[in-house]
Amino acid sequence: MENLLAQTASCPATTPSAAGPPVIALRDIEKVYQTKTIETVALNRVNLTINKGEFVSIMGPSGCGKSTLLSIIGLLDEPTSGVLELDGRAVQSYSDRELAALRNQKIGFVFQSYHLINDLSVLDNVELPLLYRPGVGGKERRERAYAALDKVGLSPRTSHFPSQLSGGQRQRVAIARALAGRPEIILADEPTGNLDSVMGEEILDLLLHLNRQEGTTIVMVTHDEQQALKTQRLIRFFDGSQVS
Ligand SMILES: Nc1ncnc2c1ncn2[C@@H]1O[C@H](COP(=O)(O)OP(=O)(O)OP(=O)(O)O)[C@@H](O)[C@H]1O
Repeated sequence: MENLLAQTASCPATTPSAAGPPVIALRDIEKVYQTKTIETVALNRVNLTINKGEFVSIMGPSGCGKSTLLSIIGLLDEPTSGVLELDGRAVQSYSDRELAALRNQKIGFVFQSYHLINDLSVLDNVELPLLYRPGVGGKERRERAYAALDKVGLSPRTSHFPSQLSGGQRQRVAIARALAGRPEIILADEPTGNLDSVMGEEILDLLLHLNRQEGTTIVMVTHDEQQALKTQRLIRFFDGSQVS
């Protein structure tokens, strides 16, 4: 298994064109949160298509709907109206069982605060989501976890606990956890937000390699314009709408 980090120096400066078919399409997506006192339009008729193999950044001020967008694409939340299509098929037409499979198998999440379990070793953290994957036995689970940790350069640290790792290493564990599921799409919500600039660069390089070498489609929310400019497409949001 290739270590993606080890290849940083030979990484081409340009990204290939994203010629793949649409893998994510939002059509007139609206999300309204209603509480007792206030109605918030978090997403206001968003239309957006992301092709297979693209690396897209989402930027915009706090509260403009970025995390809501990722939650809807990742099937963690439902839009109030509009249609989300994955692989050209409206998710409303999937059965609950199919949706659960999509959520578990097609999509990997990476969060700003890593979401690791402190009482579990690095290896066990990476294996954990595979426990719920039908057809993946203990041996395959372990092999996939080792392979994913190797990819992110953490093979020597499989028996460490999260508290024994730096922030950048913790985020690499979180990325390995997503990779072990072999997702076609990675949704990353400010993956470098808790990291200093050096570690942030390292994590972005890892995601760039993953996109270029394995063709993983990546949607990344970020507040860092320099990082966003290194991805293939930068989409800006303001007040629940796409502005560019
Ligand atoms: N569960 C909820 N209930 C009510 N309002 C919500 C809920 N989740 C989000 N909102 C509101 O929806 C809007 C969009 O929130 P969202 O978290 O998507 O923004 P964001 O762009 O990701 O912000 P940030 O950059 O600060 O993380 C905000 O006004 C927020 O207060």
